[in-house]
Amino acid sequence: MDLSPTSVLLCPPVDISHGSAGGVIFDSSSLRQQTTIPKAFIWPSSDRPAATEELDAPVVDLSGFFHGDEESTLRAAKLVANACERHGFFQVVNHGVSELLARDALDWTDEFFRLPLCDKLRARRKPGGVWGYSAAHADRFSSELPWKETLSFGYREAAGSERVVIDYFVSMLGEEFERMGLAYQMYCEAMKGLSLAIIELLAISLGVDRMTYREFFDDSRSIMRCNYYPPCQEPELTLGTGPHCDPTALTILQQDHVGGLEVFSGRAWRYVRPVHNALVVNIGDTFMALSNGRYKSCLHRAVVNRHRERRSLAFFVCPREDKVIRPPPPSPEDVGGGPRLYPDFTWAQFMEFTQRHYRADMRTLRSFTKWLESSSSVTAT
Ligand SMILES: C=C1C[C@]23C[C@H]1CC[C@H]2[C@]1(C)CCC[C@@](C)(C(=O)O)[C@H]1[C@@H]3C(=O)O
Ligand SMILES: O=C(O)CCC(=O)C(=O)O
Ligand SMILES: [Fe+2]
Repeated sequence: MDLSPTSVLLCPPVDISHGSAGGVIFDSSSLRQQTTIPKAFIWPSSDRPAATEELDAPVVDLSGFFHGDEESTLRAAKLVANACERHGFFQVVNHGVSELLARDALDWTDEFFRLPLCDKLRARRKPGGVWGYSAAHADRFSSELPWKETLSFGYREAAGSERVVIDYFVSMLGEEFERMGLAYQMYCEAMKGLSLAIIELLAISLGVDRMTYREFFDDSRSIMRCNYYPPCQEPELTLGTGPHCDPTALTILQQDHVGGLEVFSGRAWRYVRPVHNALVVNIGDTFMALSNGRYKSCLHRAVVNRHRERRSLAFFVCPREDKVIRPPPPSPEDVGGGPRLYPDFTWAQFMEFTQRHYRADMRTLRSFTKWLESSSSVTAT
């Protein structure tokens, strides 16, 4: 698994003075040598870790659904409906993603984040884009920095994109990273297949035709994000990922055994215990809009700890950029019920909002709605 020594170039000295957070660049190997954490990483006391209760969320067995067992499918759909109406979060087992493929993807995450900072910076996220390497988003934000490093890249199935992930790694980091790219290419292909199955189950749980959303997402675009959370000398003062709802439609997250994911439900933060071979699934803002608010976009965050690094792989499912997000034509049960809660929008508009105008948090969709209305009123005058 380890990259050949020649692949890890001897790095020229890295100029780390260009962070927007007053020159702080999150070089975890040096920051963790300090006894205290930089001020930019300290979050308001109201946001600091305090979860003492475990989240009550179902672990849904998908084997019956995959085998076409109607009774088992309806049982799974009921569990999903109840969870998504409450907090938008559940886990799945017997999901069909090979354990070896999943573990491989996590192991390659270690290989990437262990690279010297200068190698990782060769894949540095470009301003306004979401792809690339980011160290605590210190180039985007100047306070409440998350204690994490991330690597994000795109996945799509369109013709001619069979190597889209492999080509990204090779173009960003060099030929010696082809194997890493292949591991993630295969992982994304498996995640895409699982996402369509889960979307079909969501339709069944909403009482609409099972192909309704599946067709909408058949040509979906996805964002793959590798999260690396180093150990932190003051974990009680910071967060690995701040409180937020994913603006995307659906997230399938693989987490390692360390724990740190928390969901806000029943007026409290609740920790999510890692379940062996399970994958976390959470509803995002875009699917909440598609269900006209019936399914909740999951409010969640990640905390860090003093002694162990933590990794998670988030596969964010998004509609093709130009598709209009609006609830499907009313079914007998009328998916979300009541008046439209959100205006029509495209993922391209929402994505641009989160990357250029607004730091995604727990109010992103509401803020986006206001931004859309204000920008359309400006163009209308
Ligand atoms: C569309 C996206 C923006 C973020 C990555 C995807 C889905 C989740 C979003 C994010 C993780 C929510 C918390 C804040 C954020 C800035 C982060 O911590 O990474 C968000 C991502 C982003 O804007 O890069
Ligand atoms: O690492 C985790 O458990 C959560 C990460 C997350 O919510 C995200 O990347 O959107
Ligand atoms: Fe998230």
